[in-house]
Amino acid sequence: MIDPATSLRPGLLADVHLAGALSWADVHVAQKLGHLFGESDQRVQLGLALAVRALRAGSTCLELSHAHELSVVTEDEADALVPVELLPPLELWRELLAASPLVTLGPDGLGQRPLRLVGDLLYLERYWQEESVVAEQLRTRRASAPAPVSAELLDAADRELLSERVDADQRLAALAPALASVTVVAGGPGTGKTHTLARLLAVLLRVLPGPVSIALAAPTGKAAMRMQEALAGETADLPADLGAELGRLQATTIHRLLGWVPGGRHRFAHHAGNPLPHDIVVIDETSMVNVTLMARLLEALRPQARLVLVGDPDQLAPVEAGAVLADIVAAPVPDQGPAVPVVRLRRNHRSRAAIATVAEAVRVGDPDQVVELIESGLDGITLAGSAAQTGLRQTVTESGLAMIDAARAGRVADALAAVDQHRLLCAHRSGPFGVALWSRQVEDWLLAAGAGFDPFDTWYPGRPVLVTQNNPELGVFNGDTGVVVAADDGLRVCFGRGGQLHHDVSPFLLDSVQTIHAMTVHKAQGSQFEQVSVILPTPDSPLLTRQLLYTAITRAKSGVTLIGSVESLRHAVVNSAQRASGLAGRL
Ligand SMILES: Nc1ncnc2c1ncn2[C@@H]1O[C@H](COP(=O)(O)OP(=O)(O)OP(=O)(O)O)[C@@H](O)[C@H]1O
Repeated sequence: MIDPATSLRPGLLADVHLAGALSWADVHVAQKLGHLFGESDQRVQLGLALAVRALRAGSTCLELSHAHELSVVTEDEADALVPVELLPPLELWRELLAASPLVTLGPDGLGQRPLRLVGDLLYLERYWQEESVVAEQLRTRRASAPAPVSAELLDAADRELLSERVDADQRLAALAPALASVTVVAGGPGTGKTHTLARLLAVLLRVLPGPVSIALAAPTGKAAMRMQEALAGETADLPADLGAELGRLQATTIHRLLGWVPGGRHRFAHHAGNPLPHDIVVIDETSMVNVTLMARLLEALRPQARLVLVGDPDQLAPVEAGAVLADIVAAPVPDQGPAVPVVRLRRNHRSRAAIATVAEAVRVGDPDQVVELIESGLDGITLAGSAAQTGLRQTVTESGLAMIDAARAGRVADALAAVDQHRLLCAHRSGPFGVALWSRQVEDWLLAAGAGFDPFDTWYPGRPVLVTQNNPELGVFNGDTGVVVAADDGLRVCFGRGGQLHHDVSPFLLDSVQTIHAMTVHKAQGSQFEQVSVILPTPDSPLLTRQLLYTAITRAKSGVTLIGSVESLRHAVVNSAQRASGLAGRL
């Protein structure tokens, strides 16, 4: 017998599935829940299927009026858009959804149904609840000022700690958390977020009655490790007592901070009933935190705790649903009460000025300015129609050969320096603009230049690798890059920090690695290189977005070569990756 809940019956869902815009799993969930809740109208089931699909696109809800624009873009490819002619007329669709037993209508009440319709936004109930927690927590926290601090102490800390090597935005950011329960410090790479964080914490240590307990956390193990090291590196010009205290802090993942409990009623040991003990909680790389994890974090803070969210809202958003940091930054000023203080650090203290200027024009979405700046012949950033018109072959051959020579001779520091000298970045993994093809191309160029390695040999000196899985016991994390180097006792994979060897591992213990003659922009997020070359796909690629271009350009310290057409460049600047969420409007 055919199960009516799970077979793909002819009709609207089947048509949208066949158009390539719904996966079988989306359809299956919609049919199954439709059956359970007594909703047989496929137009309503389509809303449910598209809300499930929206989650995969990183949106916490489906915007009904934009349903035809919703595309699921992964690191690799994008699936088809819903053909407009298959969507029900908007007003009718809303009416059908509002009257459906699958749907709770409006923002109030505890939903017992799988969907909730609030204005134009259709949520899966669970994500409505998560977003509600985040919105309520942030509203409550921003309205409740923390215990007052002494104005004299704050003034003294300002003079002692913020009078040198601190720009005006950084000073504002460093003082804000003394007066607010939640503060956002937003800025692109090199704008001094960590530099400011060290001073911000130093100010708090001076003005709060001690002892003060501080938690540092980040969404991934790699980001936590970076945060701890970068913060320790920023303490040198602080007074010795503060430098020592900050240097002792350990960063951890948000999951570990909250105390992951497999299978328990609460997924985490810390929650509203058993809050975190800390006075100050700092989250780095907040742009990578999804709405569910943010909800758990906010619930687990003591009411008196100060929360500092640090990150770059313009980078690529988390893989899972929600772009909480971008939503907080985009939130309108509330009618009543204070807003969450958002301090944006604008001056890039690390990259060459030209790169920082173009990145800023990309960030604000001005294609004319981006093209004009690049065509004016700025030092450090160029656009070329094809790889042949650039020095790409020469650059990758020179840096690849330098890396192989150093690796064969066991010169670890030189090999590590060569790894971070230049990186070829692609939007796609496969296809003509993808990592697979370009990585092969680089290997061919290296072999033609006499590099003399066997491309079928997995481990050879000078092979640059990317770790794709966390392995804390070995001290390696998803996203770490290293290079294979010949040592007295065989090959070692060496990982550096700041150009120095940090640790090395036997290649035979690492089973999840990729060769990175080329890598995706997604994977490069969080890393910086001296020079980058970026393969821009054609304008019809859904991966070509402002966030991707911004992330790619800001990986470079001293040189960026964009390879693609002016049309691709313009398209990227204009095409902002939108995620549907009601959070900004609810803050
Ligand atoms: N006001 C300043 N004066 C002088 N140097 C500064 C200033 N602000 C930051 N720097 C330096 O600029 C560099 C980049 O700063 P920092 O690492 O804090 O940036 P970031 O925003 O955390 O970067 P990323 O996001 O890439 O980690 C550091 O070497 C830092 O010491």
